[in-house]
Amino acid sequence: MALLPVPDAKARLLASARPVDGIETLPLADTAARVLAFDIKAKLTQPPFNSSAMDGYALRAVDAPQIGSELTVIGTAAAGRAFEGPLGPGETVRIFTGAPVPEGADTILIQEDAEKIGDDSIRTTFQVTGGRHIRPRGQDFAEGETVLKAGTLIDFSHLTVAAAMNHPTLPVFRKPKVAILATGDELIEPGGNPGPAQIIASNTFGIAALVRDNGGEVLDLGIAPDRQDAISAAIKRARDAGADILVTLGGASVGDHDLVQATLKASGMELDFWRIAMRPGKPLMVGSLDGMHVLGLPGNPVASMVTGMLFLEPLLRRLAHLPERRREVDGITARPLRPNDQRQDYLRAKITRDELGNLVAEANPKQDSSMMKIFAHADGLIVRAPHAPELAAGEPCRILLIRAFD
Ligand SMILES: Nc1nc2c(c(=O)[nH]1)N[C@H]1C(S)=C(S)[C@@H](COP(=O)(O)OP(=O)(O)OC[C@H]3O[C@@H](n4cnc5c(N)ncnc54)[C@H](O)[C@@H]3O)O[C@H]1N2
Ligand code: MOO
Repeated sequence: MALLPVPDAKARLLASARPVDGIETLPLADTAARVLAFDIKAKLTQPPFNSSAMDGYALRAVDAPQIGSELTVIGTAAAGRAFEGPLGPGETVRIFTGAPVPEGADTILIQEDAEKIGDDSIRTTFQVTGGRHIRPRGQDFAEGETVLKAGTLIDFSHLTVAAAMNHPTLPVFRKPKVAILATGDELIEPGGNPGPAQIIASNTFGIAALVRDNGGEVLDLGIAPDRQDAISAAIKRARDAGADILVTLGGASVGDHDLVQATLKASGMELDFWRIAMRPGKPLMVGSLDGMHVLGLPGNPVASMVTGMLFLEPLLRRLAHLPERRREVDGITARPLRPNDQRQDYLRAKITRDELGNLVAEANPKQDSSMMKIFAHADGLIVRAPHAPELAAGEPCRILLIRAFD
């Protein structure tokens, strides 16, 4: 079977991806980083009254036609405590920021521009103009106005306005559920004592973090040994739990112990494609099982993480109603690079910024897909297209960022 080019594989994967339609109503404080399911209208008007934007004096502009006008202070208005009653000619009310502007007043004189004369009078020391420092009722939003649109990825700014609109809860799309199954007789959980031929199952942790970072909920199915009955029991658990995506780790290649694909097929999976023209990540497998997406990621940890970024992330984001994350940027290579073969290559690289602002990527000389330390120390991956020609140091290249770089 010919290896599928990366863009074709991604297009096929996303063609079958439908955003989830389940909705849950959550307390406002729990909705950060969730996607709003409906338009949200204001339940009240803000501000609910004409309010003062400054500490000072509320008055009628006609009563202070020039600097030196004198007014009688007849009361106080503070935030949460209105002044009851109208303001008559020659009168003023001591007012504080956020307080309702008393009836009859049409401007605020800030206290720095007023001089106290006696206990209950002031003199203006600045020219008063009408309408100053008054926030009109409804200037922010009006009752019934749609302020937040369905599909908004809720952040701190949306939470603030939603609270101000008097919404104690918000309707959000449910998180897609991603079941993760590690496979392999050699694997044990971190914290255990590995036997002579054993290693720690590390991939689940990186993939689970990637899932959570992209709006998904994790169902950790643990480790299944290389036995069909154990793998099929785990597949059943994923289906029973209503997983939207099943991610298997390892056992994706062609060895005698690579049972994952055969077991999935025996459980009813329809294989969409298998084996991609990429390095690392060649054995990636994609299928579906009763509407559950199945992604078989290769066992080598770096291959797992790279295919996770390239395939699991966009699939999950599509299901979660999130926009695709753009990880690719332009940069230049710090080292000369060999001509490439038919597999799109993703070279682990350290990134720096040169004095012109270019991102400079220095590929690690070691690119073995089992080397987690090098991946963890890398900032990005230099993307080498199939059959890309040799590149000299300083020439442009594409970089896939592992994390935000500034
Ligand atoms: N004859 C061939 N052999 C291999 C091919 C091939 O095309 N022909 N492909 C190679 C490539 S490329 C990769 S990548 C690996 C991946 O194969 P599998 O997905 O079947 O992975 P395993 O054999 O199960 O494991 C590979 C490696 O990774 C370790 N591993 C597995 N799971 C985990 C985990 N959860 N956490 C940490 N490490 C894990 C495992 O112990 C192996 O060392 O196949 C090549 N072979
Ligand atoms: O995916 Mo394998 O890691 O290409 O070496």
